[in-house]
Amino acid sequence: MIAIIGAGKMGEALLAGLLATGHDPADVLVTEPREEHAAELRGRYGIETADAAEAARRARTLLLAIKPQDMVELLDSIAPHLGEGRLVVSVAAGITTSVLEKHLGDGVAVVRAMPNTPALVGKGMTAIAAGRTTTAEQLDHAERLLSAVGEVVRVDEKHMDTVTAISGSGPAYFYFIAETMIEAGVAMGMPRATAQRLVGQTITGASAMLNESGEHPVVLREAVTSPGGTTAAAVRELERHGVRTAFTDAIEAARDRSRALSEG
Ligand SMILES: NC(=O)C1=CN([C@@H]2O[C@H](COP(=O)(O)OP(=O)(O)OC[C@H]3O[C@@H](n4cnc5c(N)ncnc54)[C@H](O)[C@@H]3O)[C@@H](O)[C@H]2O)C=CC1
Ligand SMILES: O=C(O)[C@@H]1CCC=N1
Repeated sequence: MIAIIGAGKMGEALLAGLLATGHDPADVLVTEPREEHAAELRGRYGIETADAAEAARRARTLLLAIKPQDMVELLDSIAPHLGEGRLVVSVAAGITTSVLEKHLGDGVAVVRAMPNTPALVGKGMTAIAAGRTTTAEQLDHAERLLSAVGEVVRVDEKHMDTVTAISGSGPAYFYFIAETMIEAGVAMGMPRATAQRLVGQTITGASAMLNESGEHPVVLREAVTSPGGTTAAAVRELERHGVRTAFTDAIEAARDRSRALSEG
């Protein structure tokens, strides 16, 4: 049995993704203190809900998807209920494997994971890092579980704050760009639905080119940039407004915030 503790935006994306890829709802237990939301989840997914202590007693694998600020209290509350051989996977930004291990005690294997919300549609990107006592089989198990909702990459834990800043928060950056492009189209008089379709499919197409061609993005951008044309005019404006620096600073700010969350 798998328990998902905290079925907010990320926990529910993982829950929906796991069920959509064949996990039996009877093998998934959810802990969600907002009773109204818990009732919705039971109705929508046919899963059972229980408190965290019960989830810790019954599930062999626990996926923790609560806010980093609430994590230590939760770890201390479930530690006495976890039996031998349990695997605890935390998706919380900034919470290190050593914090997880310190509060869960010996005999509990931990994995720090950083997924993203496209997990909801099976297109997630998750990075994982093992704790001190996690076996290769347990890391494989975590990888298999998260592979159900997208791609998984193993990283050295020292890169996890960067992962958080790039792929964890990353979908928000693309939504920000999408929103801006759609509004620009609407401001030019285009119907909103048409603008949204153009932008959505352009992101899908650009993403497929990046992933499938193996080319550096600069090469792909050059192919779009006709001499003396429209793209050159647009990119000159992006550079003039410092968009490149804004993105670099934004990603550094996310990385620093992830680090700060680990300091409590
Ligand atoms: N939203 C995202 O794109 C991503 C979020 N994360 C991580 O996932 C975690 C959750 O983030 P969100 O889903 O965005 O937040 P959220 O606020 O939507 O979800 C948190 C959920 O935990 C529940 N909760 C609070 N205390 C609890 C407790 N003691 N036991 C069980 N459930 C409890 C809340 O009722 C809520 O449903 C965070 O640690 C975040 O760093 C990681 C990757 C991406
Ligand atoms: O904003 C956050 O803190 C979480 C972690 C990565 C994406 N969402």
